[in-house]
Amino acid sequence: MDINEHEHVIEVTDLRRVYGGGFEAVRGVSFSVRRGEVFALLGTNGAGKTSTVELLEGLAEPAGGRVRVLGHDPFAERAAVRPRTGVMLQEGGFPSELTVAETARMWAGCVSGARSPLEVLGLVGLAGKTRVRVKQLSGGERRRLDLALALLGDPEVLFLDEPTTGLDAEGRRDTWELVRALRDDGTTVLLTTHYLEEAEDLADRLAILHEGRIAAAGTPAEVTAAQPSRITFELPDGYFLGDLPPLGELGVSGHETEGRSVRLRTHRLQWAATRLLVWAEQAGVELRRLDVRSASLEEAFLGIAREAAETAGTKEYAA
Ligand SMILES: Nc1ncnc2c1ncn2[C@@H]1O[C@H](COP(=O)(O)OP(=O)(O)OP(=O)(O)O)[C@@H](O)[C@H]1O
Repeated sequence: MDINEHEHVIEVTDLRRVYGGGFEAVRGVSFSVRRGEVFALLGTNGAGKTSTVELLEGLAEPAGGRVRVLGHDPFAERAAVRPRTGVMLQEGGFPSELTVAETARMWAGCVSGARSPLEVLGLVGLAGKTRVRVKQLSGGERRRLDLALALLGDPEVLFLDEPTTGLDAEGRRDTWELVRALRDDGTTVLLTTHYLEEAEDLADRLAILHEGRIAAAGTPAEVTAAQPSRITFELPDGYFLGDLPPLGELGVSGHETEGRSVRLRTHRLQWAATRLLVWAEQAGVELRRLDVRSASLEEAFLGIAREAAETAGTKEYAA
């Protein structure tokens, strides 16, 4: 596939979704996805991930804002967009009495220029299950069948809503490999996930949603870089926090202690760790259970969710 990496295949501007009863699930979301990128939408339960993805899939009309997929409005111009996209919903609904092969053949009949059903079943590791009835598949196997069906039309853009939920560790890794191979072939992938490791491993860029708004966005490295790294250790008996060099000099922006355990937060990890170790060496102190680590996406996610909840609490209090 000829890839123009600068082309924005998905463009979302100030998107809003309001459900009956007036609940605003998506409150002004903007982002874009370039051709050949894997973009992950993360967020706590009810953050608005599925509500957003459904608007991109053209399943509903936005209450406000604008969506463009491959240059078209996916709701108003469904006929232009749908054949070029693959969709894996959070819950696929198949007739449970059909076999895996029958399901894939039936689906292929609805897709123009469909790939061979057996080929896509092979891609997702279901080649050995073609004669099994859908109702007999495990939850993870059903997710794989969902993915196979989304791939039948050889889509330019793939929407995957929690593609690895219910998969065991090996199945999850296999799916990641498949998504990477699709990306390398030029497919643009937008996925939602609750697995932060999945987003860290797979996504070129991501956005963290909280209560219908984007709380953070960027590459996984950019999103984690905004969070402080941490150093934890235990001080030996007879030593206290006040015995350490002044925390400001160590570049420490925050700290907690519990008994002998100390946790320091810093945006200057190498600087702080070096000064701390030099002090310990010179003072002849052994820092037990020493652990020095950069922020992970999980910490960033939890930090952002905590911050957003505190801000909401402050607002409620102020109101
Ligand atoms: N049809 C509906 N009518 C009213 N409210 C809805 C409807 N569908 C979703 N919601 C609400 O909109 C909010 C966002 O839901 P959504 O399913 O988009 O979240 P999500 O981020 O995908 O969550 P999860 O991770 O749990 O799948 C939730 O508060 C949900 O209860």
